Amino acid sequence: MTSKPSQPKNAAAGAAVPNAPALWQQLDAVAKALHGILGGQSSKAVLAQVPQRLRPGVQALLFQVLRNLGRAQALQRQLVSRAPAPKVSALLSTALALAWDEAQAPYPPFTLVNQAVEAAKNGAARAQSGFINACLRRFLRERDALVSATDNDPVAVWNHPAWWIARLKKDHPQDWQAILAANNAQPPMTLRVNAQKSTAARYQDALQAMNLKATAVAECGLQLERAVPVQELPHFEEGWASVQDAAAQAAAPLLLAGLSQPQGRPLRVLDACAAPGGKTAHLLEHAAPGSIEVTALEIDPERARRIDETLSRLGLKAKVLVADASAPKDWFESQCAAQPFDAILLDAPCTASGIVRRQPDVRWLRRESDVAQLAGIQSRLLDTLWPLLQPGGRMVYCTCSVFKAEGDAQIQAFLARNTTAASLPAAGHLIPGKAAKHDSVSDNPLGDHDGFFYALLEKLR
Ligand SMILES: C[S@@+](CC[C@H](N)C(=O)[O-])C[C@H]1O[C@@H](n2cnc3c(N)ncnc32)[C@H](O)[C@@H]1O
Repeated sequence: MTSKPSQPKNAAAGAAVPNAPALWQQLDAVAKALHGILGGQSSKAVLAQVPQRLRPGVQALLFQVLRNLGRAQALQRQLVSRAPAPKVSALLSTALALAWDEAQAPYPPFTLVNQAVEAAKNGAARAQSGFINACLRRFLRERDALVSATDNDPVAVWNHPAWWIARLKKDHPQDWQAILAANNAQPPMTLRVNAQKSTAARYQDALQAMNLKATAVAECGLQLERAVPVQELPHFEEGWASVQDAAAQAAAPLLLAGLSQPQGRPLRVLDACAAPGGKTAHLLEHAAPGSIEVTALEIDPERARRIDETLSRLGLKAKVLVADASAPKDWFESQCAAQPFDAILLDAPCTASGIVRRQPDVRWLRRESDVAQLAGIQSRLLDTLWPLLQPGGRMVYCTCSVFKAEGDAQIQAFLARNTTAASLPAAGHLIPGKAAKHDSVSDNPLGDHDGFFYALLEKLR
């Protein structure tokens, strides 16, 4: 067994953890995690099984593997004539994904190969360690030729499933390459400053005093130059700021901008799919204290608890209900006295195809049939919640998806079958990564943001 290897050459890969365990142990854990993901588990679930001391390094390496998995699998197909056992395949893919491009590799490729062989000898693939060694040595010898032989395979080039690439080409003929490139990049850490406690400018100064540089994005957001643990943020526990992508920060201002508080009562707002409560909190931070009351629905009781935690840290209050938004008979009369809402935020469950850069496993977990299935759920939620809106009231429909079936096409179909709905200006499909100015969303550019879709609908009187 070799001892601990030298420090990673690419610290951005995150493996430079003080007293880091041997690299082969990390590669072994990454391969096991990848095996779990290819078996249908989420990266969150597989990482939860990794021992705490290995987790930060393993997560960074796993995310890099997931961003290079199409290339690794194409290389593997050239190196082996018959598909190896899934555990062997996962270890080979791990090594190839990390080592195929020397410029991005977190360690020198020969170190990665040595340590992957060490992982094979010490782990579940012991019987095949000679085979793994032979494959990876050949890869080192013939790397350039093997890599260029995969350059015509779009899955290898873009590291997304073929159906996903084809759908993006159809949905976004101008932007599909920019979307795929953004999906493979590291996202920035972006904060939303709690307007009830501070301002973006004051919080920026507080960050600066701690040597943390940030630029203003969206209405009250700050994009950090480097990511830090939240515990290091000034007054985080006292609720001065939250972590939230700039695109997600567009929801609350879009919904509330054109509405005023009715005479003698607060504005009644429904956040229909609310956990973990990021947008619920933003609605409450954005409005003048006491001017709105928010009912936050969440179908999953565990996730609903996270709304309570979010609001309690930020010093905010909403009526949080564990309920199915698509079954108002269970809650609208009993919990809301059947009083229609002035505003509804429908941040609907979706494929999450816009936040792939933050969740690089999503592209490998989704099936193409999921898009139509989720679009069906979204359309039912739209139809069920629309009657609960006052005439003159407004609804924001949004998803963190770039697929048109969950965005533009969904809303066009809703408008075509619903004569009481009018569409007002909104951002539409936001392309991930692009620094763009969206006048209908905010005065500041959104900076480097996730992919999202926004529609604003008004109910005709
Ligand atoms: C996109 S997430 C919401 C994110 C949230 N708005 C935020 O900004 O923090 C969608 C949420 O809707 C919940 N959900 C899915 N179907 C639902 C339903 N029928 N009724 C209520 N909540 C639902 C999911 O459990 C998930 O927590």
